[in-house]
Amino acid sequence: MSNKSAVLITGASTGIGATYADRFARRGHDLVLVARNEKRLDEVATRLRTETGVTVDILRAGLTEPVDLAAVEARLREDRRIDILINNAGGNIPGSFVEQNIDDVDRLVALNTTAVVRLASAVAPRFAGAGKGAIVNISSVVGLAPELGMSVYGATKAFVTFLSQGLALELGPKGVYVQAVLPAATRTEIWGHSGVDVNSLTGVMEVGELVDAALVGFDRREPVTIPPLPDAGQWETYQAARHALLPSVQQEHAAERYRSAA
Ligand SMILES: NC(=O)C1=CN([C@@H]2O[C@H](COP(=O)(O)OP(=O)(O)OC[C@H]3O[C@@H](n4cnc5c(N)ncnc54)[C@H](OP(=O)(O)O)[C@@H]3O)[C@@H](O)[C@H]2O)C=CC1
Ligand SMILES: CC(=O)[C@H](N)C(=O)O
Repeated sequence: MSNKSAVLITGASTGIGATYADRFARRGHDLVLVARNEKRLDEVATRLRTETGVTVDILRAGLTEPVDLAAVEARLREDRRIDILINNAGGNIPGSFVEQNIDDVDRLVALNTTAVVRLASAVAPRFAGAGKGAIVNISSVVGLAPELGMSVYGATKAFVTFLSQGLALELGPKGVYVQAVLPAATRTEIWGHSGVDVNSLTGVMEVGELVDAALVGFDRREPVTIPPLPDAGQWETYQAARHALLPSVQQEHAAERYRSAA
């Protein structure tokens, strides 16, 4: 087995994950590709082996299936070649909250949050012990916007962004880089799964451009990368407002505005 750096990418059979696989292969990294569709995984792996010469392993796994998820966790813990985790696999479901089937919601939450945190947990101790490694969590701008009406999906992405910022603070001093990537609408199959014709949308980014921009943020070791956002100052202002709020809420007594029943 080679001792080259390897990247484990979830959701690598298509879309953003398959594009990350292409880019990291062309950077010379070996790959471990994870998804449910083994045929598509094999097609991606075969193409990249041929085109780049890197070693590409595939690991078929449904990340909402505990046994499959545990197998991916074990690979992350045990394969010391893996020094980058791309926590990309994610989904969305159609409909409003009252229309959504709660079992579908449960699976969505499991994929977009539980799997993300469990896979990060599988590598964090090893990365921290080595004083190096990177965890890239694919969130979404939807996690900033309850107004978009995707309450459950957006909540899962708010979780991913918050988790990433927290892990960056915890693991950064130990030499581990954690990046949250927040795409906006990007041309992939997820829209079909969300009940939306992506061709009916405007302002849709091509997936190669999205991933290339996300990798610029990765190379800069940016904690939060928002490829479509032209002015980084808007994100910094948003963070500054959040930071300013925190001291105001550390109070012994309820705020005057809540003291009177009126
Ligand atoms: N496209 C967009 O507009 C945006 C996407 N994102 C996020 O980007 C990430 C990638 O999405 P995108 O590439 O667009 O979507 P796609 O639907 O194109 O790809 C999703 C990938 O995840 C895999 N996957 C889906 N469900 C499971 C599962 N249960 N277990 C294991 N793998 C699974 C799919 O493979 P398979 O079916 O073979 O399992 C596929 O490889 C997601 O986290 C998404 O939320 C964020 C913002 C915008
Ligand atoms: C809404 C979507 O499904 C898309 N993945 C997004 O995050 O914008």
